[in-house]
Amino acid sequence: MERQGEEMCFACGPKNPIGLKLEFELNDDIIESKFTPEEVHQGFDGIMHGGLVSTLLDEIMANMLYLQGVKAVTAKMETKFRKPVEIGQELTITGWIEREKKRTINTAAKIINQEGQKVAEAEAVFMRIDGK
Ligand SMILES: CCCCCCCCCC(=O)SCCNC(=O)CCNC(=O)[C@H](O)C(C)(C)COP(=O)(O)OP(=O)(O)OC[C@H]1O[C@@H](n2cnc3c(N)ncnc32)[C@H](O)[C@@H]1OP(=O)(O)O
Repeated sequence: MERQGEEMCFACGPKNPIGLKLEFELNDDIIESKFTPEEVHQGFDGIMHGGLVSTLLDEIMANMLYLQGVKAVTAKMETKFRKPVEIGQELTITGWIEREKKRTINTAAKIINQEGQKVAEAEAVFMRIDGK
């Protein structure tokens, strides 16, 4: 099978037919994306699946580093699910860097719903895989 690399990323790949197709806006050190969950993204009726909520948070932090040319993978991540994420409501996902060490980068992210409520947040440790 022909490999299509980044274009097949489940969260951001434009060619992944079942992907979330996220797009990003990076301004200085803050990254933002918008996503509206549909019925296919639900777990309990009318509520977005928590694993996919975590995916949004993981991806925003990963892409913030990727778009700045940092090669790193998620090594550890903690998600707090603050409120049920309703299907059909546009979400604003934001990510930023908390601190950096030689090998690790601590990041954070949050998701705000249409009513301005924080529905989920995460903290993560990314580890550089570029040998720096
Ligand atoms: C288009 C593309 C756009 C971007 C797409 C992004 C996709 C979304 C982002 C992801 O989800 S990435 C996929 C999920 N993550 C992974 O698959 C990572 C899997 N894990 C690894 O590859 C390795 O475990 C890792 C590179 C993280 C570390 O392996 P190493 O062999 O370099 O670590 P090593 O065992 O030598 O440990 C070095 C230090 O790091 C620490 N460490 C290792 N793994 C850790 C871990 N997981 N969490 C915290 N600390 C960790 C370890 O304790 C040790 O600390 P000390 O030096 O103090 O002893």
